[in-house]
Amino acid sequence: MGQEKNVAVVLCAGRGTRMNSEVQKQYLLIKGKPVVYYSLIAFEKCPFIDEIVLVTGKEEIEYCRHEIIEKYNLKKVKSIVAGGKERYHSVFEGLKAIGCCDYVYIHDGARPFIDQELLQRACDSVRIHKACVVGMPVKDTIKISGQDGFADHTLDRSKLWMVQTPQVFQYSLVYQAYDKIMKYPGIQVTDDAMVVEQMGQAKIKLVEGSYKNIKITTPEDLEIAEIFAKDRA
Ligand SMILES: Nc1ccn([C@@H]2O[C@H](COP(=O)(O)OP(=O)(O)OP(=O)(O)O)[C@@H](O)[C@H]2O)c(=O)n1
Ligand SMILES: C[C@](O)(CO)[C@H](O)COP(=O)(O)O
Repeated sequence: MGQEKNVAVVLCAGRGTRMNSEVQKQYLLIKGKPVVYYSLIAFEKCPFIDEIVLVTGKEEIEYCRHEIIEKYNLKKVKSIVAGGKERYHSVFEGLKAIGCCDYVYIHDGARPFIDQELLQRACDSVRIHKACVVGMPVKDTIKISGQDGFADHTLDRSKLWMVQTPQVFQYSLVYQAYDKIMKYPGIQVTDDAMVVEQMGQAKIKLVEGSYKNIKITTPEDLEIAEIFAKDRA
């Protein structure tokens, strides 16, 4: 049996509309380093990740190459490719750039605080289940609103998870699911698990993530990020 090959696809091609900053949020600085640096260094240090594909905006490819990959000496980044209009378009560009591997770790560049223990849990799970996502049980009560702006009903919190990334899949499984979904332009999918749920042939295992694994989305997330980054190099 050949050696297992694992690739991380780090997504960095979003516009960051909700952050509303001059610089795209994935390049804003936390403790002096770009947000996406923290995701990349986590995969760089991870012993079972062999390569990284960075997906960014077409205009940011050279910036990423010189100001992030070369500057921080990130040896595992083998390709930098341009993303697409929606997150799932960017994911598909990343998957195509891989060519072939065993497992792919799809991760938001805007989630800087993954850790090695979380990656190990995802690795152990995907080897058994072929498809898994990290996440955490929700802490708040979640209500469905009616059309009139009043609460319609309350969901059973014991069954609710906040889903994070990385979302990890057997490469052939997720590639086929993405290839199929591309035939439905305009479809609404917000994570990779949804693509596999709708187009694939595997159940998605939920794996313990971390409450620190936040997505930098709105300005107040940056204040929290400065605190979480205190123990990061
Ligand atoms: N077309 C897109 C959209 C999103 N992403 C990436 O997917 C991750 C999660 O997306 P989100 O946080 O929603 O980022 P944006 O789409 O940039 O934010 P917004 O929805 O506020 O515009 C981010 O790392 C983002 O860069 C991407 O690579 N390509
Ligand atoms: C993939 C994701 O980060 C899981 O929580 C999330 O769904 C991305 O959604 P967004 O609308 O692109 O923020």
